[in-house]
Amino acid sequence: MKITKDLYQSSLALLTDFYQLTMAYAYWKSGKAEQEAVFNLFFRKNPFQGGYTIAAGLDYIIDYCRNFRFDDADLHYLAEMKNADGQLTFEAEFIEYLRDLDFSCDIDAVEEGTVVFPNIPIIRVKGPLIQCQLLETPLLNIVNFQTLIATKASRITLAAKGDSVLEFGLRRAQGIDGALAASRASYIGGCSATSNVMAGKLFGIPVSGTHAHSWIMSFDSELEAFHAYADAFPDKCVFLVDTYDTVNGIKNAIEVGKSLREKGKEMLGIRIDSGDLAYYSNIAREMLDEAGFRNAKIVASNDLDEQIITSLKVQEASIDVWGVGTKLVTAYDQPALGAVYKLAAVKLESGVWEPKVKVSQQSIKINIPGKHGVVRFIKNGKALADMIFLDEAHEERNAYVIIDPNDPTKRKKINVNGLERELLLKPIFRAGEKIYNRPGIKQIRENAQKNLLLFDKAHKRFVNPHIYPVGLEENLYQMRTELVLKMKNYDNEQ
Ligand SMILES: Nc1ncnc2c1ncn2[C@@H]1O[C@H](COP(=O)(O)OP(=O)(O)OP(=O)(O)O)[C@@H](O)[C@H]1O
Ligand SMILES: O=P(O)(O)OC[C@H]1O[C@H](OP(=O)(O)OP(=O)(O)O)[C@H](O)[C@@H]1O
Ligand SMILES: O=C(O)c1cccnc1
Repeated sequence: MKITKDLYQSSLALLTDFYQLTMAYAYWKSGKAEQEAVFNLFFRKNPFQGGYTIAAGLDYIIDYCRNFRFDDADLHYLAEMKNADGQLTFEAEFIEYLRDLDFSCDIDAVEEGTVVFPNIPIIRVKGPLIQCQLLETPLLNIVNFQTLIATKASRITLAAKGDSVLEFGLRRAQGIDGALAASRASYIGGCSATSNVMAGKLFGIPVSGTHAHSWIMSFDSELEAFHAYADAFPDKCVFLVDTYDTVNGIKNAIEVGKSLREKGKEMLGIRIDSGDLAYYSNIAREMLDEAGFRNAKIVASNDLDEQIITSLKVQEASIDVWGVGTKLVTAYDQPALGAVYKLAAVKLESGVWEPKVKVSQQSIKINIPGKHGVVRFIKNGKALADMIFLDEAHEERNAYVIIDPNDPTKRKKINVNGLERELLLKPIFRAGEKIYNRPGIKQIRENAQKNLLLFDKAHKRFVNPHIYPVGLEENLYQMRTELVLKMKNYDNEQ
């Protein structure tokens, strides 16, 4: 198998949970396959106990949907599949139905790099029930991971307060595809470059790096190793100084930096990868400045994350560039986002959309029924609140009351006079045709940076962040409450 972005452009229809296929078969059998439906993809809690999330993964989803088909090998596999009793799982006629299945859904989605919050539909799929259903697992697989990593990268780069963050995660990432997707999402979230060369080639992300301890260890002395590296890369030297003794390593880097300077070249800096990073970076800064290398950068690495970077900033460590691997690409402290994909409405024969709700003992798990839109209200460059509304029944008003979906006592009145409004869901596919022009990865990263500026720093702090208001428009809230009561058969209960 070719390990490239082409992976998403070949047939991946079987990259799904078996139950999606059994449901697809049963929808077909019961004549419901072509009934129109709407599904929403959303998450219930910001990851990392944070106050915001950065959406990512749409670009992969576009490729997945455009290439959605069962190829001959897939169909052969399904045609031969047997139940425990030895009977074929699927009828031959159903296999032929799958052969002719042509992606024809409408998809609306929040653009990559957009700041999003719990309950907002970040992807809305409308189309034949069978197609919407078959998309559940792959859409979740793609969005859950990339959104999680883009958010982690955003937190880490916010902690670095404008310093460059290099993503070094490939060796510790969750497999090959995990590594590639993580490099992409890390860049969207704010990293400046990746060490992953294939990610650079596939996605157009800047590639960067220093050298490893093995380089030093392969020579008789550290000084010799630094000289040899300087000969190979006179304009790109970042010397790793902690292989034997960090202070001595800094001295050696300075010595080689001086000889480079005699040749009209300048070392870029040093890297420290162990020990007390505040202590050694401050010593390094003093030594470098004293030797006339004020522009030499100090790179730090070693199991960094947003908490350690924040602490090192408080300690006034002299670190200019942060190399972050394991804890970024594995989303170490929260390995999954937990986004879900729920049926929200079906179209009746009469043409009327019927909202659907899943009732749960836990109110946080009750979905928001209906076909929605999301509007973000913005005042003087600051986002005030997001409102989820019933797309079909929406009327423009001068003021709205939005209601927290999990707590009806939490409400906010929004007077729209003087406010900017942004509709967050953008049209991506119409009847299976892509109508969205994909921005390049650099544009997505820039959009994410700009989008973050809309939000108060209170929502971005790591400890007990201030909760950004996301609410249901009153009519939607009312409809949902009535539907839940109806489905619980409340009137009949004694
Ligand atoms: N001044 C500091 N304040 C807070 N955390 C730090 C500081 N200096 C280093 N760390 C972090 O402490 C953790 C462990 O560092 P430690 O000094 O134990 O590693 P090390 O044993 O020197 O490195 P290695 O095991 O890679 O050789 C790392 O996550 C590192 O980023
Ligand atoms: O610490 P991370 O955030 O994952 O960043 C990547 C790490 O990978 C390299 O270490 P290496 O593989 O040589 O292992 P070691 O430094 O832990 O011995 C590098 O020196 C970083 O320490
Ligand atoms: O280039 C580096 O310094 C690097 C790359 C991968 C992992 N650790 C460090």
